[in-house]
Amino acid sequence: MEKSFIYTENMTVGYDGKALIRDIRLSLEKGQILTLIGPNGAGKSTILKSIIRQLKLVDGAVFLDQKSMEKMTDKEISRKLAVVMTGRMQPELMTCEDIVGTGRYPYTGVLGILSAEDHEKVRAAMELVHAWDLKDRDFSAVSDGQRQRILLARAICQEPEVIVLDEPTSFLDIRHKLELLSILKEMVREKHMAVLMSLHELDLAQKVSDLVICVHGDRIERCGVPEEIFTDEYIRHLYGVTAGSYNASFGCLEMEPAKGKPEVFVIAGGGSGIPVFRKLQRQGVPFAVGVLQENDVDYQVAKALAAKVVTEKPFEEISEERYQEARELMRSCKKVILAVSGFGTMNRRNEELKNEAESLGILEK
Ligand SMILES: Nc1ncnc2c1ncn2[C@@H]1O[C@H](COP(=O)(O)OP(=O)(O)OP(=O)(O)O)[C@@H](O)[C@H]1O
Repeated sequence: MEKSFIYTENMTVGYDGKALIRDIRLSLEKGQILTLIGPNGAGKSTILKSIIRQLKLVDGAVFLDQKSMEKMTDKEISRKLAVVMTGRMQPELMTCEDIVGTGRYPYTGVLGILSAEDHEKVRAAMELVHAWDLKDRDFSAVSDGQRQRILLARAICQEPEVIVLDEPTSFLDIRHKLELLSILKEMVREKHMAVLMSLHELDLAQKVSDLVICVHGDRIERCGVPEEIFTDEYIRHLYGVTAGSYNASFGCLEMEPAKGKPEVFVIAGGGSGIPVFRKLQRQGVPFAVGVLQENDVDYQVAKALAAKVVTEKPFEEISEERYQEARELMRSCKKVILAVSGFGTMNRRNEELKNEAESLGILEK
């Protein structure tokens, strides 16, 4: 049976012959992006470095295109596999264009002289990552984000079948993060390449990965599609989150709610509450929200930041019981903020809350 394009067999990795992560089973097809996630020091870089032979395996083997990598020459590997690792190269007196040009070495003669076609490929790769304007700059004097893009260009013009990247987005601004991931996705789809990388940005990992591997303790704790991995509970467990929370639906982090009895009651809905909740949280004001249907977008943030949320079932009109509960809570608050701008069938009873707050003189104007 044909095995995956790149896979490991009983791979154990570590330093000086001592095992750090054992029995790693990883397999990746062309046309897929596999992302390693896990807390600081979990061993993501160690796994990637072991795969690319920068570190000696403690045990097991890595196979690339059906061949054990141990038995392959560097040149053979570099025609199939390109690497973008952070802080690897400290070259002197090389321009950014020279660095990208080294990506063509697997295809040049021993002297490494680039042909006109090679130069064209260098230029195309640098243009793709919007770095052509850096071509004459000294590589050791560019910013971290610029360096990262140059190294990506080098990997692209290497024309590999698999590309391995260690935290490729860490130094990039939001525009370049999105561009890098779009380029990777395009290469995977159009050139049928495989991508193996580590990422700290869980929201990006969730959107871009076909498969996710979670490194935790001395093993791979979970492997699966993003829908299986990115749940509030599992991510909280994987990273040992105690202060604040992770919201898998939004792929975002939330700070801890302000402590204490609610002082402010917010009448929200349809996203109108989110900026109000964030502002109150920043100011350290404990607040309550009601009544929100559980499928309301505001509920996603309210459940993380509010001291109390009075909820109704999805798609249901607000019941008498929920209304009374919210009313009592509202009356115990010093102030009511009306975030929502209109009322309809589903939140009709929230309008009654607003009217009562107004008559009590606690509705913020
Ligand atoms: N050269 C080394 N010799 C011995 N131990 C090392 C070496 N480099 C890293 N380690 C240790 O190996 C463990 C895994 O480190 P690694 O860099 O692989 O983690 P990581 O998951 O990539 O972390 P981060 O998210 O912080 O980049 C850590 O405990 C680290 O201290």
